[in-house]
Amino acid sequence: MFMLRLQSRQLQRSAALSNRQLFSTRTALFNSNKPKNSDELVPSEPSSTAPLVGPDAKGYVPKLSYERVSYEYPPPPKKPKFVPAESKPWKRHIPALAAVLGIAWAMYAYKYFLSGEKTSDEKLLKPDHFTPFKITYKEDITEDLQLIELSPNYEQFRTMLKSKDNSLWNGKKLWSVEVKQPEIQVVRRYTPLPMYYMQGLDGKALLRLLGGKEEDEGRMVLLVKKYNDGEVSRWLHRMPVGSTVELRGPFVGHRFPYSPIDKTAPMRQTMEDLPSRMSVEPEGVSEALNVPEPENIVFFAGGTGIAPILQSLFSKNPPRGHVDVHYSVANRNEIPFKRFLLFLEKTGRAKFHYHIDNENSFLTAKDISAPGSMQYLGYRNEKLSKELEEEKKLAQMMEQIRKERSGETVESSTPQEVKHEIIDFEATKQAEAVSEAKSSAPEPATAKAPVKYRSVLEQAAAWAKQPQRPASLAIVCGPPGYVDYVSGKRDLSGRGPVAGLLGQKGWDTTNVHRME
Ligand SMILES: Cc1cc2nc3c(=O)[nH]c(=O)nc-3n(C[C@H](O)[C@H](O)[C@H](O)COP(=O)(O)OP(=O)(O)OC[C@H]3O[C@@H](n4cnc5c(N)ncnc54)[C@H](O)[C@@H]3O)c2cc1C
Repeated sequence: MFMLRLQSRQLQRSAALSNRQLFSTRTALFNSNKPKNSDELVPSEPSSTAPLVGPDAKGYVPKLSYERVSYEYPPPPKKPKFVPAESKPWKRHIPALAAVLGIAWAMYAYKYFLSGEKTSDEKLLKPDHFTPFKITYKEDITEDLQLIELSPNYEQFRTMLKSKDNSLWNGKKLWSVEVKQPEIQVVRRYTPLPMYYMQGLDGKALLRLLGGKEEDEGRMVLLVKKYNDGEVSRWLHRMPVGSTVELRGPFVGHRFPYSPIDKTAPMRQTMEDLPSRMSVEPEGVSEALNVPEPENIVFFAGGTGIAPILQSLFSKNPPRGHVDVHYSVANRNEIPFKRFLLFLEKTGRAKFHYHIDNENSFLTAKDISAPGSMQYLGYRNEKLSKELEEEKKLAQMMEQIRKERSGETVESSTPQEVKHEIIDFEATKQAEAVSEAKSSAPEPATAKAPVKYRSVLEQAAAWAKQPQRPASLAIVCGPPGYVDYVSGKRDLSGRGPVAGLLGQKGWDTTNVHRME
């Protein structure tokens, strides 16, 4: 009890002491702002505590919000999000894609480097694109007739040689090129010949046949007749050696019909510059191989119209059958390539019949024989098939009109049905011929007749004495008037019934081909 009273008295005493201390601190604070004497300057600005204790002092008013200044460290940079590999599924196809690309590359490389198949850039000529050639030689045959040698540039020549089968020349088709006249932007067709010029021993230029030597490939010769009002022929005649001429092609004007002998027998030897370079030809090949004889051909040429048949006779794979050429010219000076025409005759490749206007030896009906029958009917002759189709359609239309007029019920087949019938007819003919050829065709094409002659000249002389089968194909080529005279006017499609000299002798659209 006594202890409790003592503690309370001590507490009262310490409370009184702290009140007195607080009062003296306050008084000291108030007094510290007062000047110590009257001479002392009083600071003009109010003291920091004055507004707190002055008469106008406002109480503490807490702000509703305040900005807290923080000195914390910024957060660490964000880590890239982890993406598992499986989330890009296309990546899984990369190996397969690489394999496909690898195979494609291997196929291209094989085609380009090993198989020797031509890409379009390796071809010397393109039908849709003009290729520049240089005029490397010119020879005047007459004032109006010129031979023009054209040569490809070095790059063209090199790319062409990359391909195994670099030759344009194939005797089974007759083709031409388009020459551009750049000043007036017009084109005209000309028939290239597989020939070139070389320097002879006497220093003079010597015309030769392309003999398969690589360095001569790509060269060609044009036989160009100048017409006084002709745009392109006059331009070609005045272009000097060294100038550039642009060509495109080849454009095939005629394809000789397929014959089984072309498949089974070795290719016929190409014509050479000198008959002594040619070897005796095997005889009796068709009988030995048991295939139909090759077709014999008769060719009618007026002026420069001689070029297509010469192209074929001078090319690789020339026609195998006997070739008769009826050649009409204004006078003897206009006959080009006389030496070569003589070689063709001497080697039995062709027989020339000249018809010279100023010697009054015109071509007449008595120079022409009736057509012989085709040796092989199964060939794919698009022209024949088209003509048959048109004839049959016409016959059906006539029949339909006749029935309509006479009041009969009309049962006509649709054009498609007509077409099918014709195709079937053609297919049957082909199938028959193919099976016939197959059943009789021997295994290898090694037929060789015993050699009876010492030279090709001796052999050709013997052939000339033998009677020939009449020709089963006629080709006409020359100026429009000449073509009309020999074979009748062509219609707008370039066909039309065969008339003229050939028509008189029984030739028709199935065995006559007319070229411009
Ligand atoms: C597939 C084919 C191959 C050809 N091959 C050759 C060839 O190897 N060599 C060759 O010289 N020509 C050839 N020609 C003809 C040649 O294409 C031109 O028609 C000929 O050179 C005339 O052309 P141009 O521009 O000089 O005359 P254009 O300006 O076409 O004609 C002007 C005038 O020339 C005369 N003329 C034109 N052409 C003949 C003609 N054929 N016969 C008679 N008068 C004519 C006419 O009076 C005509 O009005 C071929 C034609 C074709 C369709």
